[in-house]
Amino acid sequence: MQTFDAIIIGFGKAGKTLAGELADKDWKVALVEKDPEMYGGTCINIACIPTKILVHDGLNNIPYPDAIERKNEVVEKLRAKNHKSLADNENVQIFTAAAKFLSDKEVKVTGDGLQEVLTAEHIFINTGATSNIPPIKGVNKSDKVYTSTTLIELKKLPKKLAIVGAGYIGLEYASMYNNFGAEVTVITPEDELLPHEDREIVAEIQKEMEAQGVRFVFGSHAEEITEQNSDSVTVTLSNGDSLTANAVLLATGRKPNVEGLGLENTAVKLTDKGDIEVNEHLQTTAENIWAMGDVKGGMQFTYISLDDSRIVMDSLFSDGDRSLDSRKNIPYSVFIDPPLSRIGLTAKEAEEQGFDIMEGALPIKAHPRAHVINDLRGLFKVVVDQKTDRILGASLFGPESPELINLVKLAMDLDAPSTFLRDQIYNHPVMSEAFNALFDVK
Ligand SMILES: Cc1cc2nc3c(=O)[nH]c(=O)nc-3n(C[C@H](O)[C@H](O)[C@H](O)COP(=O)(O)OP(=O)(O)OC[C@H]3O[C@@H](n4cnc5c(N)ncnc54)[C@H](O)[C@@H]3O)c2cc1C
Ligand SMILES: NC(=O)c1ccc[n+]([C@@H]2O[C@H](COP(=O)([O-])OP(=O)(O)OC[C@H]3O[C@@H](n4cnc5c(N)ncnc54)[C@H](O)[C@@H]3O)[C@@H](O)[C@H]2O)c1
Repeated sequence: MQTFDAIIIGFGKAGKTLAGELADKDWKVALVEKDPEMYGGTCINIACIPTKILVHDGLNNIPYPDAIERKNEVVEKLRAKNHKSLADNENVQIFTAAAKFLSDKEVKVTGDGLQEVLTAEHIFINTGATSNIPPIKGVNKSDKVYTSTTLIELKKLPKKLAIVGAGYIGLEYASMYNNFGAEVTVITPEDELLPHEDREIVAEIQKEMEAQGVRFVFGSHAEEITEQNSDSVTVTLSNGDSLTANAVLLATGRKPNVEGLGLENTAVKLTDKGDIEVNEHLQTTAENIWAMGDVKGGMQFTYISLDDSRIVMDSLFSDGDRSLDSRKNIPYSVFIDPPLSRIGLTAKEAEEQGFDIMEGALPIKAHPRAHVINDLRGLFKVVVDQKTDRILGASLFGPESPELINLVKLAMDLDAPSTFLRDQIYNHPVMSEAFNALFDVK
């Protein structure tokens, strides 16, 4: 049995960051990753980075096979760089092996010819999440059914793509494959897109995606997938219709990676949803075990996982002021074309919470920068508290919004009045100067 100061299970954003930081404090760290193709975690290997490369290349008219090749090259480079940065650290030992708890302080690691028990006073779970496969008849019988991970391994563009689910992954992949020239149909059980977003913004998104050729089937489940021939499948829908496609993408949410982790041998409990239960400092129900990133539920973003590692560092080495309770104003972007970026409350949510609100709205075509970049699509909206003039939220559907939203976050974190962004001197002609007009709220 090998003894470490810390065992980290999973080479994700939080795990690798924490490994480096604990090593800097002279802790002896074991970092356990079950898949050598996953050094660096989900984001760089199969999620954020590869998908955003494909979004970028699709928008720049790069043929699909070339974009896939470039994506593979970048991913391999990043994976090797991530591995090297910790493998070269004398305080970190990487185990390429699956981890399974034997008790609160013992973890068995099993890999290529390796079987060993490790022990540590501190153990951190960062095992991420994996695609949820809904119980659609025939789903496991066809090799033309893909997840977000396996679809982007395809070297040839599927001519017709059916996507089940219209969440983040459904919409981003619809936009991305449509840009490469695939005929895309999105099937969703809901009656409308993005039910939690501002309705006017969603209407713009739907109008724009449909104008680009994406087809939506609302209020319907995929009930059965049947192989037609070596190249196509039929998807039978609950509304009685059916459609044929060369590939089906399941974009129906992600579930925490806890299977086979041996949590039954520990005091770690799961929530009703199956996530690892944590307190505001990310400590599980076992005193010496923490959970970080997607596996603990809540918002699933790389920057949340990174911030989880900060919370853990703060609770181990500082006053523990940084916690889930102190985390606020989390922005997010959906990388459709143009992108949607969001923070805080929509007008409806603000009113439901009892705020008297003022709103600002700016169609992108009213803004000089839009004419410079020859992209007039989109709508920006903001919500402000009438009583305090504080910014309650922003929905920015338009070019460059993933950068702009962080400016709004900064103002919200500083508790600045909306006039701060309205009356700011911005350079010209750039997208952020849209805030001069957008924050002229009524
Ligand atoms: C298609 C897609 C696109 C996305 N795009 C974005 C985006 O643009 N921006 C954004 O912020 N977020 C995005 N996300 C979300 C983001 O990728 C995740 O929130 C983030 O990667 C989660 O990281 P993590 O730290 O939880 O762990 P992960 O990076 O998931 O790492 C977990 C690691 O643990 C390993 N592991 C699992 N079980 C074991 C075990 N028993 N033993 C050893 N190792 C194990 C896994 O192999 C994996 O490498 C996207 C997600 C998907 C699926
Ligand atoms: N830009 C980004 O930051 C980004 C991009 C992609 C993914 N992600 C992360 O990955 C997570 C997972 O994304 P996702 O899109 O899979 O999940 P999601 O929860 O966003 O959406 C899942 C969708 O699938 C639908 N659905 C569920 N079961 C279904 C079924 N049986 N048939 C048809 N539809 C069904 C749901 O109604 C929902 O609309 C997101 O929560 C997000 O945090 C982030």
